[in-house]
Amino acid sequence: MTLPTDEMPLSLHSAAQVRDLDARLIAAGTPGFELMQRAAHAAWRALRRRWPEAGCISVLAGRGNNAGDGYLVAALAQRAGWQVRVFAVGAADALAGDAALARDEALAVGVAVQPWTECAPLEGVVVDALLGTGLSGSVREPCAQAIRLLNASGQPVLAIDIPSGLCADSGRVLGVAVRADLTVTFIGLKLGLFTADAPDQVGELVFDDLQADPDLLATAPSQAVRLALGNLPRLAPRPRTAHKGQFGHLLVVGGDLGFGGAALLAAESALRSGAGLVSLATRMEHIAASLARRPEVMCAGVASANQLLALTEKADVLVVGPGLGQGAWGRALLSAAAGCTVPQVWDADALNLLAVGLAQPPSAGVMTPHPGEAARLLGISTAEVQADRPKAALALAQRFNLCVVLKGAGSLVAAPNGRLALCDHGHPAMAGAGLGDVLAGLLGALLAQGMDSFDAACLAVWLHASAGKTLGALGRGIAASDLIPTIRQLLEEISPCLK
Ligand SMILES: NC(=O)C1=CN([C@@H]2O[C@H](COP(=O)(O)OP(=O)(O)OC[C@H]3O[C@@H](n4cnc5c(N)ncnc54)[C@H](O)[C@@H]3O)[C@@H](O)[C@H]2O)[C@@H](O)CC1
Ligand SMILES: [K+]
Repeated sequence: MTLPTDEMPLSLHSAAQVRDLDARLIAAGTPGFELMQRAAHAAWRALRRRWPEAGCISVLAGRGNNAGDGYLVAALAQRAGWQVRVFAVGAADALAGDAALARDEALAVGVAVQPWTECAPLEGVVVDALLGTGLSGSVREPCAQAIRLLNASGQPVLAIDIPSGLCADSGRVLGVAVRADLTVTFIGLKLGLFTADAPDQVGELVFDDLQADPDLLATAPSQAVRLALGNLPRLAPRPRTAHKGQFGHLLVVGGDLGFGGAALLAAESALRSGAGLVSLATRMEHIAASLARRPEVMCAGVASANQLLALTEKADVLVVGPGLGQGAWGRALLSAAAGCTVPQVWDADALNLLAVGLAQPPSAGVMTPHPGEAARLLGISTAEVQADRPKAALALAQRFNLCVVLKGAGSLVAAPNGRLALCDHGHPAMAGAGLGDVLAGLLGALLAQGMDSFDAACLAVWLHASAGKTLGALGRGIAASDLIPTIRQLLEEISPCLK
């Protein structure tokens, strides 16, 4: 059954887990070649739906079962009267097992199969059947050159199972990868289809379960869960007798000279996401402007750790870091905050100071690094973080014993116990200043209303990304504060204040 995006499974698997699932389906009685035929039918359906008038396909086939799927798509297109050519990349005589059977079927119905050369004419829709979940290491020649020429060709591309060259586990391009317009993926969603480089490679994503036994799919081990309306944590409705003391007192700590807006954005976001009381501990110089913008926020000028500690005594949740800076003022406040036992959200310079050992991590809560901050915290490069985002997020969660939101396309939420969630919403228009401050405030507000760290992080990331997606549709230039009313609206839609 081919499923639309919002009904796709919520489990995300590694390549090894999907291979294991294939093996279990075969062991349960469905021959591998039958699965390959179902995969080809699903790909062919998706191809005709997207390009009904194309009338012509070129298949780039590798040497494994991914190529087998491609040969069977070629056979289906040939039977439908389309113009079809298969280019075999690498030694075609290396095909074995089901893939060789698939090639024989294509030849039997008259498909033209020829060795790939750099002059091979790519016409019509190009079907990428070079590499699937069997990819290991950086793409080697001649596949790499075929991929480069395909990407330069400007032809529409359907990728079978996963764009060739994309790592199914991490979403990283391994040297070079196909940029697909449509990817049809089978049996289990691979985590690597959603994070790191994947959003620029996958195009439209279609899932087909190859008619696998739903119980088998439901019980298959997975790597992570995809956040969607169906599994989002929710806030409970409020009793009609509610009072502000029931929804937490949140204190934002940040806003050094020149960065006052960051802390104010976090405070405003927390206020609009339902925190009972919101306080702001910032530079005295920012108080007048902050009060003018948001009289609902209790603004206090703090000059020392002791002044901050007096405020933290009344707080149920801290949001530490927006605009904090890395100077003496920020360091003093961070050290004071670190010793507080209430749940905390640490962002921005709180994380940079933690990375250089100038603070101890809080005892509970969530940290929200972007890849650069995550790299500093782990003592590795940003490229290494992006090379395996799930691993980096889990490593941070374990090292600091906190929940972690690793930001960037395909944001991940990791818990110290190994739980991992992924948000596949968002929009490139979200790449701008202040959006992280809004996320930190929102997250703090959900903690203040009683959610646990992992649930609050999951819901906050989903709301933030979904609001960004909505506003991004209007174009570039999202101001971070634009996001706040949309987040409020979305939160009400999924967790109404009244029953
Ligand atoms: N029964 C099954 O296992 C099914 C598998 N299916 C398809 O089979 C695919 C997996 O098939 P395979 O496990 O045979 O693997 P693939 O077809 O993904 O790739 C294996 C081939 O790629 C080559 N290769 C590996 N790393 C390379 C690199 N870095 N550079 C260049 N070449 C490289 C290997 O030498 C081998 O020839 C799935 O992605 C899916 O498309 C589907 O047909 C559904 C059923
Ligand atoms: K492929």
